[in-house]
Amino acid sequence: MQRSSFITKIAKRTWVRSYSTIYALSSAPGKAGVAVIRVSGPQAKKALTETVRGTTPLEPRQAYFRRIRHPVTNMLLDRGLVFWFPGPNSFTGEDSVEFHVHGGNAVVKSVLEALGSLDQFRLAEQGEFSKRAFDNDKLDLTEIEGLADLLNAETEAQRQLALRQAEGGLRKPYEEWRNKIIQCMAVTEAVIDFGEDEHIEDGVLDQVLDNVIELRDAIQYHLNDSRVGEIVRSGVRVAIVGPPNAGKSTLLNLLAKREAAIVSDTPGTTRDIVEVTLNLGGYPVVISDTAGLRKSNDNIEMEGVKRAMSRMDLADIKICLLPLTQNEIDPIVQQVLDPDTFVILTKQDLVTTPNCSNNTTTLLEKSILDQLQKKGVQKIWTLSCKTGQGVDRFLNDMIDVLKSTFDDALASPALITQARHRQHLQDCLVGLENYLALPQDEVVLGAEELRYAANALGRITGRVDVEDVLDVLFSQFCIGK
Ligand SMILES: Nc1nc2c(ncn2[C@@H]2O[C@H](COP(=O)(O)OP(=O)(O)OP(=O)(O)O)[C@@H](O)[C@H]2O)c(=O)[nH]1
Ligand SMILES: [K+]
Ligand SMILES: [Mg+2]
Repeated sequence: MQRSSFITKIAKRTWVRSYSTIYALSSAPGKAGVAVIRVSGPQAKKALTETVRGTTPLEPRQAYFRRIRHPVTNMLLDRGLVFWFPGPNSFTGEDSVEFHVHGGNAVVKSVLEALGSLDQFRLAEQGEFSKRAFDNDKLDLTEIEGLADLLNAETEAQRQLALRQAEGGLRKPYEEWRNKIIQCMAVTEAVIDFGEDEHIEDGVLDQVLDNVIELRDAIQYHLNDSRVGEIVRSGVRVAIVGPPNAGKSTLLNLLAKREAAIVSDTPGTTRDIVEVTLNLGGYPVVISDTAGLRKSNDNIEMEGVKRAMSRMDLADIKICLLPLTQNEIDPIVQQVLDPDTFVILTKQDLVTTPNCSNNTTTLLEKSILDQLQKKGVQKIWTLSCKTGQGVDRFLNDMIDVLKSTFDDALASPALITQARHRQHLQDCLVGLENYLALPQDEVVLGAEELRYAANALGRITGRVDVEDVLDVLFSQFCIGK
């Protein structure tokens, strides 16, 4: 790389932001006890000095109870709390102001209109506060994704996962790894530029090699996570399958506590997938009811069976329902049985007398159990959707399964939560592997591979500027001397 190009690049980094000042209602629209209106930008302070007369409350991060007036007409709009957050110690990193006013539509409207009357003030676009926080290095992309997930979190596990990410759970390791790669690049580029120079010690490239191996192992370990974060973020996918009339739709409705799917005594009732989202012990679970599995001459029914099969392939957990009233398992249903399948033997009410003890195994049940054993099935429950017997026990066991599968993994501070993270990490690994496959004296190609790896990580956090390598170069090798 030409040294003169360093200077051009540095010159390009001059601060060229002339942002307008933005404002918006930050709490949910509609009637509420309190509404929060946020202001951010270079003129933010004016939002206070122009609307709150007399003693202007400018002590940072303190709440002041004040009359809020229209800057032009001086009309009283509301009384509420006002806050001053001077940059860079604010959410966006810019000067910011908050108004906590009464949450009525007309009150909010009047304050927004008042702010709009100020010079260079405009209504914020969607996500613009977060965008500014990103531009000002307050948040990286993973933290912004974490914040968005936190707003969307429906269950306890999702909340914990999102909060950890919003607090930098992914940013920290990814930035650390990227910095390490940039260090390696800096050394490699120095060897390219000043290879003959006596100041470059022997063995620096061996050190790079060790670092790259260490990084590759760490990223491989991080990727080897059974997709726990992604599964919890988007919901554990459970597919209910089984022969027609097993009671699959009945079970789905029982779990959903509503008539989500059509139930009838006609085999082949369900054709399309019916999906219901539940909260099981803090975990989001997306349960799919599917068409009964059998061979049929009806094209529409066969399409349903095809859909059932592909939904089952996508599922994290597959539950096969078998009615205790049939002792033969159809070959097409046998195909789906494996050691990971959860099996529910249902319609228990039809094969045992109500006052009979739970432990009574009918001949029919015994014959089914023998067939399941041959398939290596380990998890079996018996229940009745009609009487509800055995349903709570099944649900509690499911929660235990979820907890034992996910609780430990969820305690990890850094979990991949989106396919996008995984893709870029895999790209990063490709760069590192390629580097390791090169002969050590191929420094130019080596530096290219490292740059590829660093950029892949940078795309996760949103930091892709290659100038970082120049910063390290300058600080380590005193080029400007
Ligand atoms: N006695 C009894 N009847 C049940 C039970 N579960 C379901 N049924 C009945 O069995 C019949 C079939 O139930 P569905 O839920 O439609 O069965 P399905 O597996 O969804 O059937 P397809 O969609 O046709 O594959 C209905 O008449 C239900 O009322 C149960 O536990 N006990
Ligand atoms: K049915
Ligand atoms: Mg059905």
